Amino acid sequence: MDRVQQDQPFQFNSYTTVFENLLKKEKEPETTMMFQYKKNHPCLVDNDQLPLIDLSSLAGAGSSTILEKERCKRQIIEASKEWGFFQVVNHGISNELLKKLNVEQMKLFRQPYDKKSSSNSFLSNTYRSGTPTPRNHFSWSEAFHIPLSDIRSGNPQNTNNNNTLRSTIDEFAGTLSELALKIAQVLAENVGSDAKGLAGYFAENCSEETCYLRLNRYPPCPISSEQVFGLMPHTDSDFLTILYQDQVGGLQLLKDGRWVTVKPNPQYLIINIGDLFQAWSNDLYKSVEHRVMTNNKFERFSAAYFLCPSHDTVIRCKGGPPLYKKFSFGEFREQVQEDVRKLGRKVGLSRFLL
Ligand SMILES: O=C(O)CCC(=O)C(=O)O
Ligand SMILES: [Fe+2]
Repeated sequence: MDRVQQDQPFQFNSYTTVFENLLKKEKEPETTMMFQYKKNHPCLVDNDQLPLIDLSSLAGAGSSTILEKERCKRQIIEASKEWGFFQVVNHGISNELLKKLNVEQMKLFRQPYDKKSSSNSFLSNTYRSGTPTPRNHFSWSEAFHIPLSDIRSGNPQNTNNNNTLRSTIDEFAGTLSELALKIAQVLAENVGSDAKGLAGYFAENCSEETCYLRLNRYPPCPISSEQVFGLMPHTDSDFLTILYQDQVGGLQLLKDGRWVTVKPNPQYLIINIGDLFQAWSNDLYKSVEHRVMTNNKFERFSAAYFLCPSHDTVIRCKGGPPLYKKFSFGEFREQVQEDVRKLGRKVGLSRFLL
């Protein structure tokens, strides 16, 4: 999630401008740095091993046995330790809703730039394009980064033009927030704290005011995928993320020093561990780097839900001698932003190691 750039809006008025900017930057050292980065992890594998977990027993379906539920929890825990990423089916979101979301997302992004960037609906000020870093790396993508509270409580006066979109993403985000809390609870219980207290921790600290939904579009990209990413490699600065991607593909994650392609299946959701859960679990669960590759033929859409706490929420390591000093989410965000400003990249959790 940490497209920290969102704090400093960047004005591209079309992808032609983006393209021209990229060509101008081509000889700058930062671009060379990006090539280096790619060379450092050259082995790309298509992997069918990424765990796929059936969540029907967790959804509390009456017919599931305790044994099935325990098995499902175990799979979630193992995948979070081993991969930091997993796919899920029977997640509680119907195929109809996913298709509707896709259609609404297309309509939204296909509006003219001026309309997208100056939307006066519940989406106002949520549009980002080019997502540049201070050193002018940028991602070949555009996004709406929307606080949940804006979707859910949307001022009725402002929602007139976008009612179907709003109700669709409201339903989507509502189901995902329940799912995110369930997964967080499973992961947290395993670290050894009492279940009741934990339910309170996530529900109290992660609210509609603090969680986000991001709608992404990756336009077809005329520049070689060696030169620009759809989304730069990053880890997410939240507890966990739930992602829906369409059939185009392009998402890759880093596993044992190799980039692994996540094969798209529009019926699955993808869940990944964020930095906060890695610190909270004292490195038991892994927040792994991921990125999106560009595609020269097809546009791609995805939607991500970020389980984030309020800025004053304190993250303390659980289970064993702590690896990290305790920090608030606000301190973490500030550190990330400072690093991006000064170094051109997120340093992340290692800043808080003891
Ligand atoms: O679009 C994707 O597949 C990934 C999006 C992502 O990683 C993010 O928004 O943080
Ligand atoms: Fe991400």
